[in-house]
Amino acid sequence: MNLESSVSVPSVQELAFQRPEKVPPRYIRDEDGDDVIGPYPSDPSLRVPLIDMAKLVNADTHQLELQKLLLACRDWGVFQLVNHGVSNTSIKNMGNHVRRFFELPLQEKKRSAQRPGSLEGYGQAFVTSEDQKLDWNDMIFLKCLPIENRKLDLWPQNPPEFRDTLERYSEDIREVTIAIMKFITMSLGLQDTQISESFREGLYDIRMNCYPPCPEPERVLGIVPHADNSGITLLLDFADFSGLQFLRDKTWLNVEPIEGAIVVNIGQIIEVMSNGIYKAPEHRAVVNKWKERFSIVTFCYPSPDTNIGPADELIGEGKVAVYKKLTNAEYFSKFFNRKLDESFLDMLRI
Ligand SMILES: O=C(O)CCC(=O)C(=O)O
Ligand SMILES: [Fe+2]
Repeated sequence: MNLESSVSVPSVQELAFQRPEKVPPRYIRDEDGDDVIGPYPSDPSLRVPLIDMAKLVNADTHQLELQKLLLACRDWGVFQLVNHGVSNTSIKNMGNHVRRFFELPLQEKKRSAQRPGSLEGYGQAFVTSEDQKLDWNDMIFLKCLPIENRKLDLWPQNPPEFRDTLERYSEDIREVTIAIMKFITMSLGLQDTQISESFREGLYDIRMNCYPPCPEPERVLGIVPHADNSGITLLLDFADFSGLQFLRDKTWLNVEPIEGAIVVNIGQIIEVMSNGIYKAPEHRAVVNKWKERFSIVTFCYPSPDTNIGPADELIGEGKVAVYKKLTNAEYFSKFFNRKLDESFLDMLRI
């Protein structure tokens, strides 16, 4: 069994409905953790940077904003993007329909349940053994673009508007991704638009997360620390409290949800393509004692005919390649066949 499939696990929402006083042992992670600074430090150097797409586009403000983008990608690997062009309606509709999906009875949600051998559908990702610790999270994961990748039999038909909304949203996200990737590669000094253009025929996989309230929130994790294996990841956060945290200097820092903003983080593919100049940051989700939280996460990948290695302009003339160059197929085969406790990027390092 490799990491493309998951063993089936109980629904956390169902567990939470029973209002237990204690969390079952399979979810408890009482390890000594790293420090947390919370909730939102007043020191701006401890807050995820804000990038304004309108300022990147405007000739008068472009240079300054591009410099901010460079620092955000280099020092944080994550930023909050505003004025990105995805309408408030598209964002609100997604939030409402995802909430309504998770509010359906379990049997109805299970019509979209993951099938053996695939991560797609309703369930949990990356559970490979019966004794593995579990995340305090239910999710539905759907491949949205290109259209041929859709497994419509797993797409919820309830609420009735779910499919149309997801379809439109995935197209909106593709536009933002191409636009922001253009500026990300520009900030690396790349003249070539090959990388950003490769996201036009790219893959867009969407994971919708539900984090139910938890009686012992400090003893569980909503999502265990990880770096994303995407090109970049675009996340919508529908809570009015923090859940998403990024690791900086051994300290977890909260992302403050900003209504309508998109949290953009660098994934491992762009870490490799930028030859390690931009880093795919470690992040995790924590949960709340009283409130549930929803997030919608799009993993954006360059087109499947793109080789994955440092951009040619970033190596040579004294600049040493840090990562190997692999074909797309080799890259993903290595990713899905690795051991879960192995650092994937270490395997790609020269
Ligand atoms: O829901 C969140 O805030 C984090 C989700 C995440 O990191 C992921 O799905 O990869
Ligand atoms: Fe993630």
